[in-house]
Amino acid sequence: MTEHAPMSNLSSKPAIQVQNLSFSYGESRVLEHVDLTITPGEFVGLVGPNAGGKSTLLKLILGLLEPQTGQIRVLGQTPRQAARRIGYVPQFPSFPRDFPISVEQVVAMGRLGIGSMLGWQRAADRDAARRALNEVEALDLARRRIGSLSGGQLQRVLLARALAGEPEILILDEPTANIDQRVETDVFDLLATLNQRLTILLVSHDIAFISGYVSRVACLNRTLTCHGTDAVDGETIRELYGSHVRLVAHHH
Ligand SMILES: Nc1ncnc2c1ncn2[C@@H]1O[C@H](COP(=O)(O)OP(=O)(O)OP(=O)(O)O)[C@@H](O)[C@H]1O
Repeated sequence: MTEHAPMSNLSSKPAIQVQNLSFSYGESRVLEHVDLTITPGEFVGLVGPNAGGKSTLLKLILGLLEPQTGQIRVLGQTPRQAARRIGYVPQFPSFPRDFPISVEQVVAMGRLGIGSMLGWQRAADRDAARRALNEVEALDLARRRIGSLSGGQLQRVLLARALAGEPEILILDEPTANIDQRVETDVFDLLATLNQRLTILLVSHDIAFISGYVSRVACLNRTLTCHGTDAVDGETIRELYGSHVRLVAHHH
């Protein structure tokens, strides 16, 4: 009966599974009874009003915060166990822009913890960093100082940093918040290509824009509702989003 027990069982597990998750900072409840299942290969856009809990949910999925109630599984593991299988692009660079460090070194940081303590010095790690830079079409920036880059270039480099760890899931927190629309389109075209081999969860304010790229939109304002994007245009999503905000407001 088990002769066909598929190896692929592993990959058929949800990429991310959030069940009945609640989280508070002190007395302040930020997330309440959140359920979200993301299957491998999906590209999910997480949208919602300011302070709706989006970054907090990402931090819980990344294992940077611990849920007080409910559970999270990432590729069948706890968030901490799965941390190296996720590539994360933070909302703002988590290093000073004037830090004297090259693009290549920033990207190599995405390998830390994978090999030895000096992992970024190993040839395999250097190759992975260069492959990642090549994939985001930024190999020509390798020797540049990180602080000298434009917003769009910096975003590509941060994406390369996340890819250097060869993740199975990519999580991005407002990756295009500080760049113009033309560059935003380039970044999303790149994400669409990456989505051919990676599951993507992306926070954005720009619902109309992301609706052209994502397979599903999840609206978060303390609680969460998900909507498919079949035949949903930007206007419809704005309506869903608006009605959700009003719906949640009734809870007070
Ligand atoms: N470390 C913290 N300690 C206390 N409160 C926090 C902390 N981090 C976030 N909060 C609060 O939790 C709420 C949710 O914040 P969060 O950053 O998750 O929202 P968000 O949806 O990502 O917001 P935005 O769209 O503005 O980035 C906010 O009221 C915020 O002030």
